[in-house]
Amino acid sequence: MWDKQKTVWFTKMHGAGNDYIYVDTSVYEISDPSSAALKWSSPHTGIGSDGLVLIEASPVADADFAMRIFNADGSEAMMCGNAARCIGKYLYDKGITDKTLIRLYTPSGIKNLLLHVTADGKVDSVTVDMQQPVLCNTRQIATPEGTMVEGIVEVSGVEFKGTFVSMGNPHFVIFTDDVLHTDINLYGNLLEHSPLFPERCNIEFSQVMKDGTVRTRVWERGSGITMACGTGACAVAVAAALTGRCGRESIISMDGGRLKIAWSEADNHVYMTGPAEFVFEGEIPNI
Ligand SMILES: N[C@H](CCC[C@H](N)C(=O)O)C(=O)O
Repeated sequence: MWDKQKTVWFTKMHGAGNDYIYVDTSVYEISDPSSAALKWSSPHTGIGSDGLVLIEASPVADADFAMRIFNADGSEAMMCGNAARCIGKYLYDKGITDKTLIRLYTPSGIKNLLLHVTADGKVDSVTVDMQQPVLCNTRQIATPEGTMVEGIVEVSGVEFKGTFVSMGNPHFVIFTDDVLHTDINLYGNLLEHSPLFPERCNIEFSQVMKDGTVRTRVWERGSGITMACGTGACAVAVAAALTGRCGRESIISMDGGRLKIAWSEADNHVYMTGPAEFVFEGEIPNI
């Protein structure tokens, strides 16, 4: 009989290509999730992922479940939009809940997940209330209208003008005319570690395309280039609206897929809608 604490049953899922290892901690105890994320995220000596997500019992009565997210470098983040959608699918498709409106406790507050279920009883997409964006002055410069919504960050002698938006985790959104030829490996890494971002930062490089979609590539704090970032897509949509590049609803087109974002005028909340997919399940020695 296997000692279930010596091995861990995990589920690999992705949201628009942003892939994580999911573990239900009501069944499996992960004593050191930071080290587990670091070890298991490796594509060569581990499972391979953008990080580790723990699905937990909620510590408060006002929520149904809880999540924690650890980046591939082992650092813990405050929120993960793509993982929130995947957790909704995980809980419903596995029969752990029959709710189609789930309240998910996260380190950055409780988020409502609205599950979209197909005729065959499976979740194909989820809308997450990502709550309100938080803007912060980072060496802001005045825009023509006088509103202070963009700032300059310099790295290696190159200045990047962008908008800082927190969705519970920090993002710096840079609009460019040629996003597909921007050296994200170089500048994403340098910007993540700029002294202007004391907690480091997720960096998005975006370009508004002729069809109105916002083509975006992401350098994630603690994980590097990812195929998509849910909180990042929300930050891009807010920055695009604030700087007059888009309206309050936009499609953010990322390497791994598209996310639909709506920034409500009524409640100032940001709503993100997108896919969630199972990839595979397996067992790995606990650490
Ligand atoms: N991929 C996640 C964001 C992870 C953020 C993490 N890299 C951080 O340190 O904030 C998402 O879909 O929102």
